[in-house]
Amino acid sequence: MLRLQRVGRLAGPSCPLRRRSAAWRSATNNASVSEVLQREDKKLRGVVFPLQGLEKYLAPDVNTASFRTFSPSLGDLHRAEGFFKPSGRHVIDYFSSAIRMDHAPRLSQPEVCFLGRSNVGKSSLIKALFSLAPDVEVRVSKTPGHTKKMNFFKVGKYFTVVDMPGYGYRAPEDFADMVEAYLQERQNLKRTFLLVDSLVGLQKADDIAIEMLEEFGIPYVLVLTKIDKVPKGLLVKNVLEIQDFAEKHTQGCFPQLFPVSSIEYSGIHLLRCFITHVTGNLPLMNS
Ligand SMILES: Nc1nc2c(ncn2[C@@H]2O[C@H](COP(=O)(O)OP(=O)(O)OP(=O)(O)O)[C@@H](O)[C@H]2O)c(=O)[nH]1
Ligand SMILES: [Mg+2]
Repeated sequence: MLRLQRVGRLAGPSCPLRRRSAAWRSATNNASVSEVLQREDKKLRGVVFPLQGLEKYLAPDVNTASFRTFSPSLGDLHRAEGFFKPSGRHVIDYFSSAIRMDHAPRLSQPEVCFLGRSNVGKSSLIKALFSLAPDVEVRVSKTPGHTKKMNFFKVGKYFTVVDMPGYGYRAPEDFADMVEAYLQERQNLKRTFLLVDSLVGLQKADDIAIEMLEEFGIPYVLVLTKIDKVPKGLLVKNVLEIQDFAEKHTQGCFPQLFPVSSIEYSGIHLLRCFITHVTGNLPLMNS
């Protein structure tokens, strides 16, 4: 009965899938975390904790409590890094691709996926996360709509990372069927990372993605990409606007934003730690 209801809902002209489907189409380099933090330079600390690095640009009355919702210790960051370094039997590698949910590999380990507009920097971010495993091939392109399939990468026996095709400009025809089915049905999906370009902030297509994640009750995290390209004043403005939106209009969104640069590696160490934590592999220590 439930299945029939769902089929009916998906097939009807006013079903959310159809409506959305139309809208979808329309200096630090790769240093280890301790190397970065050992340097007392505040700018370098901002590379590991980019959100905290923005605090000095804010008026004193701005509440920055949510900037530290996830605030791991140096030891936590260190331990997380170990999961992203191949060693002995710990292999990090591309596993398989799928253009339909029923082609997705059956994997029981926890999974995280990266979603966002085409060209927002999903594949680049995964490549940066895997920079300690340079043999892993993650394809990046200047041309929007490059990633056409869901690409699964296994991080040993610990978790899987999924690179999704982008929505919006040059999205694959079957984007909605592929990705919405994945989000609804994937049992081992622990967290969805929704990437937003930090230069332009939330766009209409992102609102649709957020609406969908909220409707499906999927826990997600907003990641602001390409922060190396954005003047600090504009970045602060966009961070505060998006944070305000998330606080007032969302239920399933993690309260802290994750600004990143896949070129300068800002925010990458923190994101590795967050992924390791939300996949149940890293209980946090207090010091
Ligand atoms: N300056 C800068 N450029 C970036 C960053 N991340 C990605 N880019 C560039 O943005 C372009 C798109 O990057 P991709 O990682 O392929 O984007 P994508 O979201 O995977 O795109 P699709 O697969 O087409 O959906 C490439 O030219 C990247 O070099 C970043 O942090 N900083
Ligand atoms: Mg891509």
